[in-house]
Amino acid sequence: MSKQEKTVHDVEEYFQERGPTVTFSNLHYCVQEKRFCCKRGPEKCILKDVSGIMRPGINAIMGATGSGKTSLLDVIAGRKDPAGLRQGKVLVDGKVVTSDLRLSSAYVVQDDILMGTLSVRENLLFSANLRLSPKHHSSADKKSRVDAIIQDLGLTDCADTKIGTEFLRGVSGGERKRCSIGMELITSPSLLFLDEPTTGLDSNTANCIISLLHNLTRRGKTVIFSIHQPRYSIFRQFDHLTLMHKGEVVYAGAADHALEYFTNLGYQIEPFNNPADFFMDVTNGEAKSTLETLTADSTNSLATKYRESQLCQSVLEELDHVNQSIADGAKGQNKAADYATSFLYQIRVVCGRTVLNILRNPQTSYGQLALNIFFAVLVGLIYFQMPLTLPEALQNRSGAFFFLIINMVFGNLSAVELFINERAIFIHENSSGYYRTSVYFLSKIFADLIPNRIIPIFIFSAIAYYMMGLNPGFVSFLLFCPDHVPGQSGRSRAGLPRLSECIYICHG
Ligand SMILES: Nc1ncnc2c1ncn2[C@@H]1O[C@H](COP(=O)(O)OP(=O)(O)OP(=O)(O)O)[C@@H](O)[C@H]1O
Repeated sequence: MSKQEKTVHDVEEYFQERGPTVTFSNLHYCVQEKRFCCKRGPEKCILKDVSGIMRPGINAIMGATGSGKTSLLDVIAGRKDPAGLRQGKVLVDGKVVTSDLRLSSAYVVQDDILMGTLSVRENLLFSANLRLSPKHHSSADKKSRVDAIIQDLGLTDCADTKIGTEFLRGVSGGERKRCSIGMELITSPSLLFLDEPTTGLDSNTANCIISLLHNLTRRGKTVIFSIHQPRYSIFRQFDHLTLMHKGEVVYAGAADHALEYFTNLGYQIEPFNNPADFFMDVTNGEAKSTLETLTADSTNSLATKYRESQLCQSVLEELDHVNQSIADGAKGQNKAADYATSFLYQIRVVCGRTVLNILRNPQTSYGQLALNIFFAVLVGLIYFQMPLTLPEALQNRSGAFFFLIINMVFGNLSAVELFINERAIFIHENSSGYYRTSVYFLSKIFADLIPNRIIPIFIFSAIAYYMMGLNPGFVSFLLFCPDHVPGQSGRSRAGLPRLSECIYICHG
């Protein structure tokens, strides 16, 4: 066996039977702050020399608000703009990862991003349909997997309840969170990232969610999440703890050794105090150390102390070994993940959801229709039964066509709102590998075009056309309609040079 083959073999052996292990070394992540719209402000380093190893089990990233927990989670999950990564690398199972990691792992975002008009079961089925390959999973298989997840997550009672929108009260916060986790568990990912899974939940629900994650890790999964300040029953389920302060690591190691580590640094926990609260007090500088070196500016020197500790040195040595093996030959072994389903299959599923969403949330369509009828009657009354004699015929028609076109253009600006409302859902689902970008936009166009654009335009045109007294022939009317569907022909929008043509069509 050559040296190179041996090294590759070593790396594989290192990670065998351990499940996915995430290693990251020397991460420096910076963002460019923006000033006054486009002027670039100073660069801000939000992660400074962050290194660590996260093995199968519960890996918690703890810290005060703004300490860089989410940034660290996003960088290791491949969800941050790679341009900001000034230094360092992230490896999964000893292989260099690219942003394709997002397709093979799962990420539960902090704000539950779910389609509110669909029920818990329908949301889970949507995820199953798009993320499980139809080649390997039949419809019945997907349904039974959804049923199993509903049962595992304790969602049986609300399985057929809608998630809820601003108009419709749906499931509770805890049930939403469990549904969000279920959406990601559908693919049985071996690596699961969660951004603050307990924020906004009562302590009991939070405990249930962490226990659920704990059970997953007992099946060999690697769970990595950020968390603010957990209660003790949650804290004691952590296997590994990374404590962050101002973008630096102040402790990374076994969660049950953290107390001993800080006690050795001269910090004393009060009787009956929650260790998680105590660690926050230490990092925030509210707890005082008896060590002289830490009393002056304890928060900054905590990161230095950690870097000098034996704990950090052994992590760095291990990372050196892994990184060296990568340099020697394990490069390029990371297979690019692909979408589980074909383009046409994605179009079918996403279109189906969009249509269902429009049918269950018809307010926008009703509003569009009412507005069109109102303006059609208004234009019809202003230009009621136009005369056929010149010059009035030409003047009235040019005025009427101007009104019609303005109404069409501004009436259809509401289409932009569709994308704004669902922006968060699209970004999350697209980056999690549910579907291609083009699929979302095409399905929106297909599903939105008929109920919200074409039908209202025909109703608008019919009312205004016949009230204005234009050519009553049906063929003339049909020729008039597409002229007013924005983006269809643009002939009327071209303006007066074509006006004679319009008058000819409408009056024969
Ligand atoms: N794109 C950005 N532009 C400017 N500053 C940023 C950007 N992203 C993160 N930051 C800053 O980096 C720091 C860490 O942010 P991050 O969201 O990682 O903190 P956090 O510990 O997750 O906080 P929280 O618990 O409140 O979510 C914060 O001070 C934040 O303002």
